[in-house]
Amino acid sequence: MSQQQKQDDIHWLTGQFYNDSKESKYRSSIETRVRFESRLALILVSVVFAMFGITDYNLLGLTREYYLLLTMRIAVVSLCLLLAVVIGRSGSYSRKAWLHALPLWILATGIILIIPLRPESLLTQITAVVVAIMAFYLLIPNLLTVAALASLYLSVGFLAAAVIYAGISPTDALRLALLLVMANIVGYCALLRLESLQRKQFALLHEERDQNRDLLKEIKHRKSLEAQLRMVAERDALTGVDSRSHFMKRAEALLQRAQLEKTPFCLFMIDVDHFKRINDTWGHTRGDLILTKIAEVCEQSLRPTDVIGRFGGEEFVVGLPHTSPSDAQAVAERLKKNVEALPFTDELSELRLSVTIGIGIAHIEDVDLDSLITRADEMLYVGKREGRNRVVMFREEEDDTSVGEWRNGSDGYSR
Ligand SMILES: Nc1nc2c(ncn2[C@@H]2O[C@H](COP(=O)(O)OP(=O)(O)OP(=O)(O)O)[C@@H](O)[C@H]2O)c(=O)[nH]1
Repeated sequence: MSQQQKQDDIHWLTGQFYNDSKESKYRSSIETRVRFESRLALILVSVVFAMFGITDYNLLGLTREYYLLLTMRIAVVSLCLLLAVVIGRSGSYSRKAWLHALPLWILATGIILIIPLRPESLLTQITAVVVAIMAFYLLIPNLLTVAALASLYLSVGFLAAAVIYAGISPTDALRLALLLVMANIVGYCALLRLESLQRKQFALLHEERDQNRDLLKEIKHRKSLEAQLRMVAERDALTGVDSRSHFMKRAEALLQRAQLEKTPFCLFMIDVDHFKRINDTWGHTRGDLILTKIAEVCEQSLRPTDVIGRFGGEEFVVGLPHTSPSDAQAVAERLKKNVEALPFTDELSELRLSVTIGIGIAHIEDVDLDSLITRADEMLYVGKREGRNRVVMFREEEDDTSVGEWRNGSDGYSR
């Protein structure tokens, strides 16, 4: 049996949860409803009990017994109404079961006291007692144990009063006892069933709530995992710029849009010069730091609409939508200068950093991203061959040969 099932087990005799904390949770959950229903039921019962004063008058007239009965009825009704107010304000099954029991014991005492004052009305009172027992179990909200004890007190007290004051024969006393036992059994079983069913419903509701909470937790966890996975797939772990595959996806979309809208699109291939030497001189850890700084500078030198990715090793790639060749040239020059100006301290203060940038420009519709990258890469290669630390641009519309025109950003060199 699971832990949850054990917690939800219900006592076969009291109809309450075996588990104390579950039971107190259940009682707290019904507290407001119990207060309201108890108040209403007590008002109703008080009105009915008071109305029997009319039959007292019819039977007794204005006799001493009548006044005694009237006083008793007024006392019982006043106490019940007072308790209805108190229970309505601060009644609680969990902490003040005695407060809920009190009206039942007062009513029971009132009903028992009728017999010594009106013994001849025993037959009518038997019906009233059976109705009262049912009301104790089913009308006035109470714990089964509380209702059972009060009903038992009423039954025994009434039987004793009937024997002592109404002088019924032993056979009639036995009949009456059987009737009262029957009424108690029926009331007890009905309330036991009701109590168990309500608690089972409560347990089911809570189980469902717990499952929903676990499900929500699981969804949150999965979403965070998904976000982490996406991050790993989309971001370069060292520099934080786009991974190569993610860059390709974004740049592809931007290029297609540019072709659709017939706007210019440029692409940079940026390569750190002599990076092997940097690694060899300052070590790979500092090499990594330098790559991170370069990525940061690149991002700062670009517009938010540009996309930047790490293409591999010490090579970065940038896609610039809505950028004319002259603007691209200016951006690349600025970026190159910003890298050169990167401030390094301590051991790295000797470091002279530079990058070579190859630019590919797409003006015509059928150029695809791979060809654009190849052309930018070719320009990068030209730049490296020509001495590094420069910007070299490829112009598509002037591409009559396989290489096309290229220019050195520093001296305006063209082929
Ligand atoms: N620290 C570090 N080094 C890397 C990383 N990825 C690649 N490299 C190194 O970058 C260096 C690239 O060297 P090369 O391709 O010979 O180029 P280079 O030395 O920059 O020379 P040029 O590009 O011709 O100017 C290699 O030594 C790689 O080991 C990285 O993530 N971190």
